[in-house]
Amino acid sequence: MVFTSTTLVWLPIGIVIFYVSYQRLFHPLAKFKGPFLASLTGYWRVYHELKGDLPQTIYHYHQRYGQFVRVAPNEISTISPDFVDVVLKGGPKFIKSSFYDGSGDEKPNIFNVKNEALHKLRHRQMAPAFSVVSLTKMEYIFDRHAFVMIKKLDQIAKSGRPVDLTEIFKFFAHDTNGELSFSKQYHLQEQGKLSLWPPMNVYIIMGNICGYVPGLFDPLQKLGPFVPYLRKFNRSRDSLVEDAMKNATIEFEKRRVHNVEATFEDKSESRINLLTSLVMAQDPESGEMLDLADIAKEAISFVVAGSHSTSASMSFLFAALLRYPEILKKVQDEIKASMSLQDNSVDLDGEFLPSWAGLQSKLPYLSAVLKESFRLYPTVNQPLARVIPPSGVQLEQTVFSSGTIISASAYVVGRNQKIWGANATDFKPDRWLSEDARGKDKYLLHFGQGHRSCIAKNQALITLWKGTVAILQRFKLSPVDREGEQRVVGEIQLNAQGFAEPTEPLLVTISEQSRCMK
Ligand code: HEM
Repeated sequence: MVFTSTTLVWLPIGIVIFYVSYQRLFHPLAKFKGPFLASLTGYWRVYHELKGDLPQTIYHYHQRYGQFVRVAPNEISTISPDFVDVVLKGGPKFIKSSFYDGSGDEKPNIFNVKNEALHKLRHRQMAPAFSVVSLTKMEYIFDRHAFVMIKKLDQIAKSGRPVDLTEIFKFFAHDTNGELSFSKQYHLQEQGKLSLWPPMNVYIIMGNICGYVPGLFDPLQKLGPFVPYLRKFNRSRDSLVEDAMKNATIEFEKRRVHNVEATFEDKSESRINLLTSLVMAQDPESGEMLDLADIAKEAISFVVAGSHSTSASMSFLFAALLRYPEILKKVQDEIKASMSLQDNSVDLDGEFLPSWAGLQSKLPYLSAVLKESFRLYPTVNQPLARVIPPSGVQLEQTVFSSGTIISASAYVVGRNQKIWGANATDFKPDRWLSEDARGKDKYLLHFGQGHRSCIAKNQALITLWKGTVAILQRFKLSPVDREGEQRVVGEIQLNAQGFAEPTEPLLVTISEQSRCMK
């Protein structure tokens, strides 16, 4: 067939007109409002991902259009409480959407696997390692790194120079999570160089972009060697894969091939950690174990999912404490009034660190502050996206048919006035101490909800709580600007590229205070 030049001009124009008309007028989701470009292409979200304002933008559209906003040709974002009750807590019939294929993994891990039977098996194999009982036995790892952080802050306090707390938390969280997941000592805290921090967020950003535009992963891989950003991503991935394979092989040989028993009591470096737990993980029903490739793959997902998310959560918490000095004072007073030496039973080289047992219940006000920080400044704002099953589903008064993707972001749900009241956007920890808060925990989506929620929530909380209390027990923090002058901290803004973190560094000077302890 020969195309005339007129056909060559009009054919693409015709296809575009047809596509736009279909998406805007005839698509089953055409009746839902949202940004025009989002109804046509996933690149709308890619643009906002790279700009770092996707959750804020989606929130803005929810304020304008209400409960449901079309954020992609086949996806509706919602702030409806029903989403939590019906979809996230609705069990395996709501499978994860194609967004989770963004990492391009041939073999999925527990986080991105869509096959619910395989997820169930992995969860049964791995959940025991993340139980409080098991993590408490690994408490020495959390303590070791909290201890190094305290010593480092001691030195900084003596020097009088300002420090950016976001960096301190990055090193602390990655040293802790890296040892737990990879059996590896990263020593980032001692070396104190941000350049040594593995660029895990690049991993998340790439996963998001390829999740928003299905099918983009392979072409981007081909461009990899020519685009600096993609080269950085490939380097980051390769070094994580290398570390994971190396350490998983050592652990595998030791525990499975040579049957070296892992004990919690062992005082050597080979004591039990998450990697050991993965090697030993067994389905309680069938006895099935993970193979070496699976172990390495899961360990990588722990590092990618765990280090930046934990440090950024800690940064947001401290950003809020510094922004509201009266809340910071109340937290430090609570620690002083409630914590005794016995509660700080971990003694490392004369330094007492808070032990995990009962820590949250001893400090209800700090618990409330942390929840409020999770609510307004969640670090994981990726769409919790699920596919509507063949039976369809009703949310509020609206029926969604099979195959539609429905999603929510923690940031947007955390600001829904229908759930949190007229002062939803105000930082008010006291709301968690009132009767009104009863039953509202489930609408906090920073760790997700339901059977696909964060398997390592306890691990993240132990890191966060221990680090936070150890710092607040010892130091007085004063926010300063880049010149070292005292300053008042302004509104907290999120940079939501990949996992969100505060846009501003958390510069403070620190001085020692008498130990906040009874
Ligand atoms: C404060 C820190 C953390 C936050 C805010 C966080 C947040 C989340 C969220 C929101 C999900 C659900 C995602 C979804 O439904 O799409 C999730 C799942 C997951 N997280 Fe975390 N996470 C944190 C720390 C960690 C750590 C430390 C690890 C590993 C060591 C980890 C490993 C995982 C895994 C494996 C899943 C998938 C669970 C499943 O599907 O069964 N996370 N996390």
